[in-house]
This record gives sequence, structure tokens and C-alpha cells, in this order.
Amino acid sequence: MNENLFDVVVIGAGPVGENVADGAVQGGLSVAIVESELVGGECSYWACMPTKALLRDAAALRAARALPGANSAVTGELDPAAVLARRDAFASHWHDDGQVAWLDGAGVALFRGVGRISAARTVEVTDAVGHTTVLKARQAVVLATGTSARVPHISGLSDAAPWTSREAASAQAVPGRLAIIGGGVVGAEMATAYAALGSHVTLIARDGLLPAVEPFASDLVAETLKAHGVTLHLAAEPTGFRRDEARTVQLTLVDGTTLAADEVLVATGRTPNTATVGLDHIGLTPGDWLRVDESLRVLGADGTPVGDGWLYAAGDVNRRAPLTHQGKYQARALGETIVARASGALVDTSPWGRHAATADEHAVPQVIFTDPEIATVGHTAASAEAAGIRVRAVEYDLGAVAGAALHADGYTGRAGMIVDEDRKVLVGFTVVGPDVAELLHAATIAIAAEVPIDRLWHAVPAYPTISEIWLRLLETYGRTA
Ligand SMILES: Cc1cc2nc3c(=O)[nH]c(=O)nc-3n(C[C@H](O)[C@H](O)[C@H](O)COP(=O)(O)OP(=O)(O)OC[C@H]3O[C@@H](n4cnc5c(N)ncnc54)[C@H](O)[C@@H]3O)c2cc1C
Ligand SMILES: NC(=O)c1ccc[n+]([C@@H]2O[C@H](COP(=O)([O-])OP(=O)(O)OC[C@H]3O[C@@H](n4cnc5c(N)ncnc54)[C@H](O)[C@@H]3O)[C@@H](O)[C@H]2O)c1
Repeated sequence: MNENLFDVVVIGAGPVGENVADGAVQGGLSVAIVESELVGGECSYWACMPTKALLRDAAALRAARALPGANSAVTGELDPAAVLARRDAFASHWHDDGQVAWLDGAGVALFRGVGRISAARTVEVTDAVGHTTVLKARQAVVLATGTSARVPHISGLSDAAPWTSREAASAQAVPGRLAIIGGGVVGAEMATAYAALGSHVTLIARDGLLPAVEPFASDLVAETLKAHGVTLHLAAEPTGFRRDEARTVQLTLVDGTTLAADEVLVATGRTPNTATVGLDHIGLTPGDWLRVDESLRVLGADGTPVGDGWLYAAGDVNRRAPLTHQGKYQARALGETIVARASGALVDTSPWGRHAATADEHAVPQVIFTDPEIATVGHTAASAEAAGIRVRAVEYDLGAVAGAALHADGYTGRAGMIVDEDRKVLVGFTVVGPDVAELLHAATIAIAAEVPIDRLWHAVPAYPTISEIWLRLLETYGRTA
């Protein structure tokens, strides 16, 4: 057995682990990172990048077809083979040389294998041929092991060889009939992508389509999916699966409906990659999500940091805000926290402090790349009410904004803002419509900076842009003073 001593050992080289490691190295610490699959993690090879590549060509085609002059120049149909080939390139053909080179350049030592905590500040790495290396950490161990698809226990499902998001993101052929279980973000985006690529898609969702977003946004996406030929079963659950001799999957739903598909995508949420990371050695339960304090230290069963606070968790595995950009935000704060603690400097975890990931609680932006796109940050009316905030919600027809009408004929969309009535600041914003993704950051800034609504009147949107929606929403809300 080899033994290696570093200041910091990070388990998991996804976007979050990479950024924690980089931050710690930049602060002068020595860092080892452990990765069992591809450096770059889920996002680079099986999630954000390949799925957005699968969606992009159809979005560009729709944009061209919404303008008469451009439409007349579009003479053919979408080319699925070309879409899949471009997707392959965006997944770096599932090779991580580029990201390994980046780690090298950053001065992070890479250990390939499965990492497991074996004692305080100690990580054992078992490589593909069973060799074990022991890594010791002077300052901190960071778990950034992400999540995997959660496959529910339903009769026949695992024998039916279902797709998870990994197979959907990396498929080399478009199935004729695709059944999708789950109406969350993965289900909605993959229904959009595969319907455009030519599959007959059926989506089965227990709690409706995109239940976490404003109903005006999910309703519009549901209507559009139906217009694209997607069959929606929106209060339904499958009870059984059987892949027959012809390799067709026969599904039965709870109401007795039966349907057939060539592939089944299970998109029913995620489970944390903590089953084999050695949680049992530190008094935690393998397979659980990791609870953390405001500086991302892992909390034990008694609610206090594990040991003397040497163990941290960042990114999807702590479930705070399972999105790449938000995990990287945690990673930046955590890298600086570990560096500060190592030198005895002050750690500022007060709200919006340098070492706190406060935005996780107030201003998490997300773009859902459906047709049309949904962009959302902060609260919905329902989540604000559940959080006990006294709010007023206003909405406006996005198609009535001059910039949107110019952008595409028949532009259809809607936007809404949620105002905290006690503080008179924005706490939520949702917009749905073609090409709305880039509108989102203005709302994120307004929420994170707690800009008073009265001051927003002085942030004048340029004419004629879709951003004029801000003015229309303010006019609908009215002056506060
Ligand atoms: C289909 C899909 C689409 C998505 N699209 C978007 C999007 O458009 N935008 C967005 O912001 N987010 C998106 N997400 C979410 C995004 O992928 C995650 O938030 C992000 O990947 C989390 O990063 P992470 O570093 O925490 O974990 P991961 O990316 O999961 O990385 C964890 C790494 O740890 C490694 N690992 C795990 N256990 C061990 C171990 N014991 N030893 C060694 N290594 C280990 C894994 O192999 C992996 O490389 C999407 C998710 C899915 C499923
Ligand atoms: N564009 C993006 O930002 C993006 C894209 C894809 C994924 N992601 C992230 O990936 C994560 C995972 O997404 P997801 O869609 O897998 O999970 P999710 O939890 O968002 O949605 C899962 C859905 O499946 C439904 N469901 C669960 N069990 C079911 C069953 N037995 N039958 C029918 N329906 C069932 C649930 O009601 C839920 O709505 C999320 O955190 C998401 O934010 C983000």
C-alpha cells in the first residue's frame, strides 16, 4: 500500500469537485482528487452538455420556421444523425483527456479509482485492478460524489433494461417509441428532444408535468408537447413492465391502461452517491443524502459537524440546489473556506458572506430547455406561500411585448414576478417562451441584490427587446410609493 499526504482530498471529480480542488490549490494548498469514472462528472458526459446538444438543433429550426423569410429558406427536415454526431462532440466522445489536462495544469493530483473514507481524514482509493492507495488529508476531505438516477421498484422494471438519463443522453439511435416515466426536468426535456428527433413519445408522470414551476409555465409546455404529438398521462403511474420476445416493452398503468414502447426512460429523480463512500466509518448511514452546515461541513446524526469538522460535502450530494452552476458556486465558497481555516483566517458564513452559499436558499436560477424554454429563479407563488412569505404575484403576456412579437411570428409566452410585500423586493421570477433563457440573469441579480421594487423602475429595458417584460410587470404591479 502507498500512502500519500495532501492538505485536501476531494472524492468526485465532477464540476463541483474540480472547482473545490482548484480553489484550494489557488489558495496554496496541496490537493488530491479521486475519480472512479470520467473526470468532468455527470454534467459533461451524461447530463447538461449532451442533453442540451440534443435539444439545440430543433430549437434553431423552430426559430427559423417562425419567420416567413427564414422559413422559406428551410427546405429539409431535422437530421437526427447530425444531431447525435454534434452531441457526441459535446460529450467529448466520452473521453476525459481534456479535463485531465486541465487538472494537471491546475496542479491537482488525480487518483483514478473508487474513493472511500476509512478513518478520520483518510481516504482509500481502489483502482480498476483492485490496488489500494491510502490518501491522508491534513486539512479536509470533501465529498463531491453527486447522484445517480433513482430507479423505483416496480414489477418487471429492472428486467426490462430501462434507460436512465445516461442512456437518453448518450443514445446512438432514436427509438421509434419512447415511454418516459417521470414529469420532472429530465422527463420534460427528453420528451421535447426525442419528439423532435422523431420518436413517438409517451410521458407518464405521477404529479403532473414540471410540478415545481409556476402552472402558467408548465401548462404551456404541456400544450406544446401535445402539439408535437407527445402523449401525456399526467396523474398516472406505471405498475408493471415486461420486455417481450420482440424486445418491445409492455407497460401497464395504475388505471389499467396498457401501452408498448421500444425503450423506457426512467426519470423519477436522483439518489445520492453515498452508498460506498464509507459513511459507516463516521457514524452516518450509507446511501443517505449529506446534511451540511452553513460552511458545508457534514453534520452527524446529532446535528454537529463530523469529528472536528474535517469532512465537507458540496454539489448534488448535499441536495441543497442540484444544478451545476449552483454546485460550482458552493465549490468556490468551500475552496476559500478550507484555505481560510487552514491559515487560521476568519471564516465569514453570515448571510451573503464570502464563505456562505446563501443564494442556495434565495436565488437559484434554472433554465429548463423545453419548447418553449422556462427560466425561473427564486420562489414561485406556491413556494413563497409555503415558506410563510407575504407576497403578491403579477403576470403578463410575453407575446404582447414588442421585442417578442418581432422575435417570432405568433410568439407565445408569459412571465410572472413574486414580490415580498413586507420588504418590497423581488423574491421570484418565472418566464416561459421561446429564447427566454438569457432574460434570467437580470432577475437573479435583482433577487440576490435585494433591489427595492421602486428602484427597478429606474432599470430601463432597451426598446424593442423582450426585456421590456420587466416594465410591463412593474406597470401591472403598480407604484409602491
Ligand atoms: C439529464 C440531466 C440533465 C441535466 N442538465 C442540467 C443543466 O442543463 N444545467 C444544470 O445546471 N444542471 C443540470 N443537471 C444537473 C447536473 O448534472 C448536476 O447538478 C451536476 O452534475 C452536479 O455536479 P457534482 O459535481 O455535484 O456531481 P456529478 O457531476 O455527479 O459528479 C460526481 C463525480 O463523482 C464521481 N464519484 C462518485 N462516487 C465516487 C467515489 N466513491 N469515488 C470516486 N469518484 C466518485 C462520479 O463518477 C462523478 O464523476 C442535469 C442532470 C441530469 C441528470
Ligand atoms: N435544465 C436543467 O437545469 C436540468 C435538466 C435536467 C435535470 N436537471 C436536474 O436533475 C435532477 C433530476 O431531475 P429528474 O427530472 O430526474 O427528477 P425530479 O425529481 O425533478 O422529477 C422526477 C419526477 O418523477 C415523478 N415520479 C417519481 N416517481 C414516479 C413514478 N413511479 N411514476 C411516475 N412519476 C414518478 C415525480 O413526480 C417527479 O415529478 C433535478 O435536480 C434537476 O434539477 C436539471
